[in-house]
Amino acid sequence: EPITYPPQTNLMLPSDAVSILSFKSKADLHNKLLYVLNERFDYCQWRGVNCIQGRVVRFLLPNFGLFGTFPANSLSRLDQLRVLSLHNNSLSGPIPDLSSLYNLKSLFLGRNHFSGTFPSPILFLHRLTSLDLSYNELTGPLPVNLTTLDRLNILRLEWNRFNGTVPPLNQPFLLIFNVSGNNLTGKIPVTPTLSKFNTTAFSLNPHLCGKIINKACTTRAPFFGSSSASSPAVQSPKANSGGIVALPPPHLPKKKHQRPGMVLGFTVGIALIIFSVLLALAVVKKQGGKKRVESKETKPTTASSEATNSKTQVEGVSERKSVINEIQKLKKSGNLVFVDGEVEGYSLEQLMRASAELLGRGSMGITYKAVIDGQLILTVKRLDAGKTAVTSGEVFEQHMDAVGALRHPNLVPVRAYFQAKGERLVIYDYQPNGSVSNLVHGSRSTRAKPLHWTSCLKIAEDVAEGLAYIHQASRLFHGNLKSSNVLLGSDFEACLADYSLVLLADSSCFTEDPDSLAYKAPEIRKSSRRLTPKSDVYAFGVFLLELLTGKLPSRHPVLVPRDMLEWVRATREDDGGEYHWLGMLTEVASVCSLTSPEQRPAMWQVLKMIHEIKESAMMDDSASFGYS
Ligand SMILES: Nc1ncnc2c1ncn2[C@@H]1O[C@H](COP(=O)(O)OP(=O)(O)OP(=O)(O)O)[C@@H](O)[C@H]1O
Repeated sequence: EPITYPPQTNLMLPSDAVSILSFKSKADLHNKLLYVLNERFDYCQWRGVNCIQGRVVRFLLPNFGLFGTFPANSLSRLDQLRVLSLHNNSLSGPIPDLSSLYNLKSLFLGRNHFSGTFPSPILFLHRLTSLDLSYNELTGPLPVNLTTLDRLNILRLEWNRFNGTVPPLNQPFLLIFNVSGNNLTGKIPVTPTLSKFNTTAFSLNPHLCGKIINKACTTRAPFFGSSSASSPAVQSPKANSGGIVALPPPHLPKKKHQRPGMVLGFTVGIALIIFSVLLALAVVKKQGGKKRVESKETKPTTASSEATNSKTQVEGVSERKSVINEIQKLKKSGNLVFVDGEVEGYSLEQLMRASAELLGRGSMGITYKAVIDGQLILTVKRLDAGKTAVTSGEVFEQHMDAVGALRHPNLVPVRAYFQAKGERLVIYDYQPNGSVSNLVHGSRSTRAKPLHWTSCLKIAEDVAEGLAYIHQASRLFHGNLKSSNVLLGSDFEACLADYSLVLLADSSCFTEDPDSLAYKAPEIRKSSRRLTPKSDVYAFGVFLLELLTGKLPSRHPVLVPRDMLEWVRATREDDGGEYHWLGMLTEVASVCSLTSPEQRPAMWQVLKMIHEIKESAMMDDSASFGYS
């Protein structure tokens, strides 16, 4: 006979199973959880339950339609529990004492009907990194000793009925924080931690005031009520500028990227011409530890042989002519430089004989795919001479040496570079599976469907890994993160291309399309000279929203973070099981795209948040990882 809920008092049952069944007996009055125990350890297979060595470490029941109360002493014996999520159910009554769950790291109780005061026993859970009590009916003050939870990354208390003052929070790693939509009063303490957040984190608390929200605190005579009451809300435009900044409508001319299949016919030979000329120019000469190949001038050979009457071919011919003209200007002393530590896997002659195909034109120049001896495939980026003219030859060389020294599984490696008067080439590995832009937006004729959220998470993690590496391993940054610069490698891993190239260019020469512009942080819209790692973080936020919604960045609306999730959901056909995870990923995107660079997290912190989401998600039955 299977033992089913409600549990019989059975001393032979493992205590974790008893805990869960006793939770279910009060919290699942509509019997949504079909928990049956045939064998002793069956409970580890129950939906939402994850065990290590027979002990429950994760109990994840977001969006399960649970209706009832959270009974006291039900889950309190799950002392190995790391993550508890009851997010977005219909649980009511008080939150019980959970202080015995001393291993708990993440507690998600948001979007229920919990009432009563702040559950103070939580303050004993000193390992807690994420606490979400938002959208409940909790009342009373926030405990001052919330500060003792010093590992908190996420603290969400918005849309309850908390009153009293904001505690002087000082957790160094607090990245997501929100107390909006309560009834908090008085001056917000100006701690370094709280100063990182903008007005949206505190909004809709009519009696809050202070420097952080640009609202003066006025002292009133005591008989008028609370001494912490404040003057009417007068906020500076800056104070209202949290979240994504308004973007121009998409009416500017769009940069055209020609797709490989379309250009194959007329572009084979363009890069061949470059290389053929360079081959004739080249005389191999090694300098120091680097392999430098000197070139000398010769005439192009194959340029005129392919001319035909078709329009595309006419375009191809005129392009070839300009290529030839420019190449003829090359100085005889041009050098091909293999970046430090790079083993020469092919000879210059082989490279010069490579067949080539146009991949596209970007803001910095033209990109070709080159195939050496029908085997080795490389990507050659020919930089626009005018745009990089601001960078001297010496600076170009130093910069490319630094960029070429970066090596990471999520970066497309630079193998070599070349410069001679008026001509600069950068040689990368070729990435065979297209870009994330292709993956998300597909061909223009088909309506884009957003990726499965687990694919978004995987790509976001890869990109965050690559960016965090650049920021930590060097004093460089990407400067031009966008979905066409995130390429898919042979295992569909996401790899960053074009990193740190934009720093070589005169940004005033760029005529950027609305989508490229939308990735730019507000502080760098006018000048790329002010690029910082935080502008990469901003672009990452926009990129993450693009992944989640399948919408081009120029189409992202201006929203306060609170409304962002609703917009993200509206763009997707919600399968019901992804709400919780979408919410967490949208939070990351929101915090990255804050207007003020100081308020944005550093890339390593973003990566940490993504790892935590992944860690929780891996344990959730409903999450299957892979591309959809
Ligand atoms: N190493 C590579 N492997 C495969 N495809 C690549 C590689 N580098 C670039 N591409 C593809 O070539 C095309 C042109 O790239 P390019 O970098 O010139 O322009 P972009 O990325 O659209 O704009 P920007 O110059 O502003 O970065 C893009 O579709 C890009 O995805």
